[in-house]
Amino acid sequence: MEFKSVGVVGAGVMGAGVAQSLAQTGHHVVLVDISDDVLAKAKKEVRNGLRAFSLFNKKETIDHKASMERISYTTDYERLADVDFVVENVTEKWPIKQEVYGRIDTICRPDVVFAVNTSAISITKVGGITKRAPQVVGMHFMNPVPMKPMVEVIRGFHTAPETIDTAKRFLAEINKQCVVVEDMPGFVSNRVLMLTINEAAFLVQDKVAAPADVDRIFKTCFEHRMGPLETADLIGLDTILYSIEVLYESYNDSKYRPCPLLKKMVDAGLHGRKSGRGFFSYE
Ligand SMILES: NC(=O)c1ccc[n+]([C@@H]2O[C@H](COP(=O)([O-])OP(=O)(O)OC[C@H]3O[C@@H](n4cnc5c(N)ncnc54)[C@H](O)[C@@H]3O)[C@@H](O)[C@H]2O)c1
Repeated sequence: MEFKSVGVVGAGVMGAGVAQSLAQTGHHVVLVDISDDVLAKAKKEVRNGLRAFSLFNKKETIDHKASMERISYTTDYERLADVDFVVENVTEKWPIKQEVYGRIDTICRPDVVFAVNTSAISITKVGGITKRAPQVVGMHFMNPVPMKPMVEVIRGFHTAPETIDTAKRFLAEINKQCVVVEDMPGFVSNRVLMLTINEAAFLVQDKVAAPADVDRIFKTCFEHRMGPLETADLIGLDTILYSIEVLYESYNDSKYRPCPLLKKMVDAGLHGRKSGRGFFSYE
């Protein structure tokens, strides 16, 4: 195993999933967040996630206890001084990402690669605020991370070919395939998906159809497993809104203007599954 100890920064929906995927494949994880409450919730998510993984993957044997013990939960960034690789999953807000990269760039060993898990933020922009732009690569994981076999890997302007190779070896160690794409905000998946979700929110706002009917059309007509609004609730409506805002600012194109209903729901605390309510209720 090449990556024995991995730093995972941000312990929300994605960070918990990345930490679980690493731990169940034998990696030691330092999971960092700013909030002890979030870390405690992440621990629960990992425990439930391991159960769910075993339920759906009966052929794979996972030692749940050993996997749980491989993750250290901490608010102390200094614990990242010895890790071999970092996956960053903090909130999709540039000032937050900016502050985090400033910290990890000084704490982590100079040889360590930083994988940016973002929905839409430019990898080139992230690389540009570090002293290691050739070692910064986009790694857009899918949600829920342990269940999804595919990752979008994004090559920033200065990302070195060796870093792309490192990213591929890292993903192979956690049993993920990848597609490598060039760096433009939203990459491939979210440039399409975020527009679809935003337009689906406009449909609800304009009272063209109820959320369940919007989703039913995608599921029954196009054989999608989930409709756009269920998908939005799974991702988190706050993350959707921030991603659309990043696309709007990045392209200066009005087609990415965020739907006012989406803004209103986020302001009201309806963040989707993680808050118990979004377009649908999970309580
Ligand atoms: N949710 C998805 O389906 C999805 C899919 C792919 C990529 N992403 C991207 O992954 C990233 C994380 O998304 P998420 O859904 O997990 O968001 P989230 O809101 O669930 O979690 C973000 C976490 O970052 C933490 N955080 C904030 N500031 C921090 C700091 N300075 N140091 C450490 N932790 C800090 C927060 O406390 C929170 O726990 C975002 O960039 C998002 O766009 C999300």
